[in-house]
Amino acid sequence: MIELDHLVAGYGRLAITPALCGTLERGSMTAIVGANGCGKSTLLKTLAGFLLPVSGVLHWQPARPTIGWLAQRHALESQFPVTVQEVVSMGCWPRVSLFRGLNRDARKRVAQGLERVGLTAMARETIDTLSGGQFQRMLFARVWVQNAPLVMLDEPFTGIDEITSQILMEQIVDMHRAGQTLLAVLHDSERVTRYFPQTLRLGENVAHWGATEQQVREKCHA
Ligand SMILES: Nc1ncnc2c1ncn2[C@@H]1O[C@H](COP(=O)(O)OP(=O)(O)OP(=O)(O)O)[C@@H](O)[C@H]1O
Repeated sequence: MIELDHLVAGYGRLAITPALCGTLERGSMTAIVGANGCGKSTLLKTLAGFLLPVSGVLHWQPARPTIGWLAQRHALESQFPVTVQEVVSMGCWPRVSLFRGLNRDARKRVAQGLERVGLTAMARETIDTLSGGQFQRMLFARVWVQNAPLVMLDEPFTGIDEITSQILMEQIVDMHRAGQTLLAVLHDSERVTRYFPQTLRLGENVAHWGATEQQVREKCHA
């Protein structure tokens, strides 16, 4: 799906990551891990197209698909006067007409998305009433409704309790099972080992990219 050809992510001319070579296969599920400040989010934003590469090239095969993006909580204005259902419905854009509104299938998918994350009862609440965990559930429902071929998640479990994290992890696994390609920045190594078949570990001057199992073995022997 994406081939990285000596890709260096950073800001302007400032390189943050080492040069990365490799392929993100269609249908894969990859965790990006590494120490604080090593450039995980910077790399994700570069792959999503929010930042230009410092050097190197990204090749999309066949073409850049729609990307489902789950930003950290602060990126969405939680005082904005919209309801939970309206935010989740945004996952249907641009497939439905803004003027005609949601058709029956789209409304059904929005309802399913809300149910998956346990927010059905809160559908008509405005988002300023949500707790941090409920807010994150809502963003997951939106990404699930969107059903994009490629989904990128930046630290989706930060500040989220274990029960909610597990519910959200199940949504990620289901999206992977449905054939979507998943790429997530994560800190929890247990979750990475348990659920993510592929890992991209960023170090200061070098990156290791491959089967998670292999990387855990190599780390243990280091
Ligand atoms: N707009 C920017 N301009 C210049 N440098 C930046 C900018 N944003 C972030 N950085 C720097 O880039 C480096 C990598 O930041 P990034 O957020 O990608 O790291 P991270 O691995 O995701 O960290 P964490 O695990 O703490 O979330 C940091 O040193 C950070 O200070």
